[in-house]
Amino acid sequence: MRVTVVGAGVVGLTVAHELAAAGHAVRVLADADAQASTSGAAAALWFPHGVPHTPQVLASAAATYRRLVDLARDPATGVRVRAGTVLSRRPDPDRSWTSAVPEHRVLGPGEAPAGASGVRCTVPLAVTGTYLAWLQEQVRRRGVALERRAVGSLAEVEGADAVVVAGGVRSPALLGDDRTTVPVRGQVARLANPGLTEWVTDDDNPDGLTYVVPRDGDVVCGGTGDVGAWDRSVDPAVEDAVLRRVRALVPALADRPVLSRAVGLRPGRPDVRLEPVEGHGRPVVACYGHGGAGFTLSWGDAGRVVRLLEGA
Ligand SMILES: Cc1cc2nc3c(=O)[nH]c(=O)nc-3n(C[C@H](O)[C@H](O)[C@H](O)COP(=O)(O)OP(=O)(O)OC[C@H]3O[C@@H](n4cnc5c(N)ncnc54)[C@H](O)[C@@H]3O)c2cc1C
Repeated sequence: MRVTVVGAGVVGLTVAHELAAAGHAVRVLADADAQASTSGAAAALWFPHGVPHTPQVLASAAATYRRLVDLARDPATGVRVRAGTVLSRRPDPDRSWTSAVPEHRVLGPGEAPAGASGVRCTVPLAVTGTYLAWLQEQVRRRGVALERRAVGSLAEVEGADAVVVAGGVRSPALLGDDRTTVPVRGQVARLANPGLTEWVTDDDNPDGLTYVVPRDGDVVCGGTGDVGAWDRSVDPAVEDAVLRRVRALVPALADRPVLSRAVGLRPGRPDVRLEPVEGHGRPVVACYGHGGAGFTLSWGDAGRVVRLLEGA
């Protein structure tokens, strides 16, 4: 099949990779590359954040976990496997995600901050600059054409037997049948790494969403999750608050300078949309709405897209 993928974020590129690997002739259309999209702003830690933990999501997360761990064997991919801690402040935390993680253990008394419980586990993460560039190169090597262009409507997409819509938060504008997708704005500051390797997430921190994800030379510090906010400019007051929270959680970050900053719009949705969409005159598959888990679900969902199209 000649398949056009709209979107060159982590989802679109991974879908293009798997379609090309399955022998299809693939083209990607996008008006921004991965690094300039939401994907470039991500902490890119494996964790199904901001999506319901349905059996399908957990299966995709597990498949992606395995693929990323495999990729981490080559450091040039930008994928690292690191230990860290998922903190929770709820009396009955959802730990269904641990089914996908071979190495994990619940923290004992006194191991978590006061008022929190936690799970220590080992998961993959992607150094986004390196990983997204690597992924783009792999896609090119498989013969995929990457074209920089805005797509105003699916009718404009010529020369394709099938289309995959992987446009993140802007996907509904192309499909016209979804009023449930909203931006969930996330702002991060990347601090010079004082030598940390362990990550920590504290989603229910009473002062606000807090996470610390050390990569190679820097540490991604977040975060925010502002539902309905489209503004992609960095807010200095938000950054100050984020830095206060992460420094309280990880004192080693106290005097580390900010190396860079980013804002991304997570594609928020009640559930990931991965399904055929009728009414466009040819097979169209929607693959978006990955919330805070686009990296976490990418390989598993890309495999599903291939199976859906081949069954169409
Ligand atoms: C601060 C932050 C932290 C995060 N941390 C994590 C994490 O730790 N782990 C994790 O798994 N996920 C994380 N995420 C979520 C993750 O970044 C997203 O789920 C993911 O990037 C979505 O990828 P995508 O490819 O669907 O969309 P995007 O990256 O937004 O890419 C969309 C693509 O579609 C193109 N496009 C859209 N509409 C059109 C059009 N009409 N014409 C042409 N091109 C179009 C854009 O140009 C772009 O190429 C985080 C997000 C943020 C903001």
